[in-house]
Amino acid sequence: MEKSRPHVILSGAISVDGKIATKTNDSKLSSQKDIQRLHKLRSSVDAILIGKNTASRDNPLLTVRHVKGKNPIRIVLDSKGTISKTSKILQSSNKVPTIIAISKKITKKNLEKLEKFPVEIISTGNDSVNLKLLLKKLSKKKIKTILVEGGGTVNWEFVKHNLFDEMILTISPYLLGGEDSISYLRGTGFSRISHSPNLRLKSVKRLKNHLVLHYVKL
Ligand SMILES: NC(=O)C1=CN([C@@H]2O[C@H](COP(=O)(O)OP(=O)(O)OC[C@H]3O[C@@H](n4cnc5c(N)ncnc54)[C@H](O)[C@@H]3O)[C@@H](O)[C@H]2O)C=CC1
Ligand SMILES: Nc1nc(O)c(N)c(N[C@@H]2O[C@H](COP(=O)(O)O)[C@@H](O)[C@H]2O)n1
Repeated sequence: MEKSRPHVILSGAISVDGKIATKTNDSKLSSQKDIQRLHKLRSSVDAILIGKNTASRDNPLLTVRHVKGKNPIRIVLDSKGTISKTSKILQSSNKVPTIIAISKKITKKNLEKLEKFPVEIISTGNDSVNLKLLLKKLSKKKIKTILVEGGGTVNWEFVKHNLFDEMILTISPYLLGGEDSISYLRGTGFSRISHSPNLRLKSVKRLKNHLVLHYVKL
């Protein structure tokens, strides 16, 4: 029987105080060795998923470059279809398979913009993208594993809706502080510790002063 959703791995790098970016959007926390590890992980999954803010602020490529391996499908959650036509993701969509996940909130103009690129557009949800429905649709497309690479809003939505299976988190040796810097999990947060998912620490890898923690959700 087909699984109702793909296997979801949350991935990211945080400072020791749990931030993924400064208030000015500096997010390069991982070391070169850690980036190599990440790219190996990327090459082992069917798809990488990010949120619209990460797409616009980091302007990532989301490919496998630092090791040999295949590029996964890229998925951007972009309810209103506001991703820039000059973004690396859209500009490289003729080379790397790309899905833009939109909702009914998209404007005609933005839909027409997206349709000019060789991307697949999947619509779910009235307001923001309906993650459960999106995952179900991705499962039907034989996408079995997804690496969620943030940012904080997207990470929170996957945790809040209990839509993940594993989490691989790098703790980088920095202290960023600040109310306005970006936490690994944004959103409303849980009001009780007992509401948190329970995690089993599967492994810890030390890369000089960086720690890579691998958790499995119980
Ligand atoms: N250090 C790290 O590992 C990473 C750091 N970052 C940083 O995170 C920051 C961006 O994080 P955020 O501002 O929180 O934005 P985000 O990247 O999580 O994107 C959130 C946006 O995605 C769209 N979206 C549509 N449907 C959604 C749904 N169902 N759930 C959630 N989002 C949905 C919405 O427009 C929403 O505002 C950037 O500064 C980036 O540099 C991002 C990834 C990794
Ligand atoms: N694991 C990890 N460590 C960091 O330090 C990061 N800043 C990120 N960010 C994620 O990687 C994307 C950049 O990908 P490309 O190098 O452009 O392929 C970025 O957008 C985040 O999703 N991850």
